[in-house]
Amino acid sequence: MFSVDNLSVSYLDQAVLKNFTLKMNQGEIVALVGESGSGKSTAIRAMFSLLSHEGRIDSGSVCLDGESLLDKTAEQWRDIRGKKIAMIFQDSGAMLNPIAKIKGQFVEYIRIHSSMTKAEAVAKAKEMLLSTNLQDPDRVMDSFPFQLSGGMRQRVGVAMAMTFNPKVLLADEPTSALDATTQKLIVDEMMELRDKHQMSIVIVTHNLGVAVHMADRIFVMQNGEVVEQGTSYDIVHNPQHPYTKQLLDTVPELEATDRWHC
Ligand SMILES: Nc1ncnc2c1ncn2[C@@H]1O[C@H](COP(=O)(O)OP(=O)(O)OP(=O)(O)O)[C@@H](O)[C@H]1O
Repeated sequence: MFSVDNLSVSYLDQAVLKNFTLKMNQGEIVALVGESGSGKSTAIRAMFSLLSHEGRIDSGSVCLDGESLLDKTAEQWRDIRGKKIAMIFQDSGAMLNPIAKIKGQFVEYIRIHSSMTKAEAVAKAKEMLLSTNLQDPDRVMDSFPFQLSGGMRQRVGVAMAMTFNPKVLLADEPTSALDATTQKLIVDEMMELRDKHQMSIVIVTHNLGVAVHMADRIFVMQNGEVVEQGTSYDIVHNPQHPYTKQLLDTVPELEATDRWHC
């Protein structure tokens, strides 16, 4: 269904992503881990056609259900984003308009992407906020972003991204700005949503514990290349590449390995 084939990207003629290939199954979670600057964000931004203007795709393809995405126009992408592929950023708060209440922003987002009436869009927004365990959706809707905690803003970002039940969710360090408890809540919510809707998720994370806990497969990246990939179990228990071993050494107690305990 979702596949990336030999994708190469450069910024200002410097190659930063080399022959990135990923074939996702429906309902699968893949985590991209690796050192800072290894090309993780570049990979998912290229999948979402959201590279900065210095960035250029040199070769490769990105396909969803057999349809090539790289040759879509900006207008065609407006139909694809949110509906077929959605993205969650490190700080969803930064993506929100600071001087508009959540209600206005969420309703506008829904109406741009659908033919819902205003009342239907308000109901949908509330339903989505509730689905990310935001207990008091009316209060959230009536708040400006700065009146919400970082975790609440991130949930608003997750709720918006999930509104149209996209087939693919791209998440760029969605929990790294959050405290450990809120990180866990967001991770659990993403996994719940995956279970409920069978969406495929590509998550970029610095946190190997989060990757192991969430992902079916882990891709380890270094210098723009995938140096190792495998099931989370194999990456933890049978790492092959020296860099993977080095990464694992930095996390001596991978608490998430209890995933395999009975
Ligand atoms: N807009 C840009 N212009 C020029 N170079 C860029 C730009 N964005 C990223 N790069 C470079 O591309 C390389 C890959 O960056 P990228 O953000 O994809 O790495 P990353 O693995 O996500 O890093 P991090 O974990 O720190 O977020 C880096 O060398 C970075 O400096």
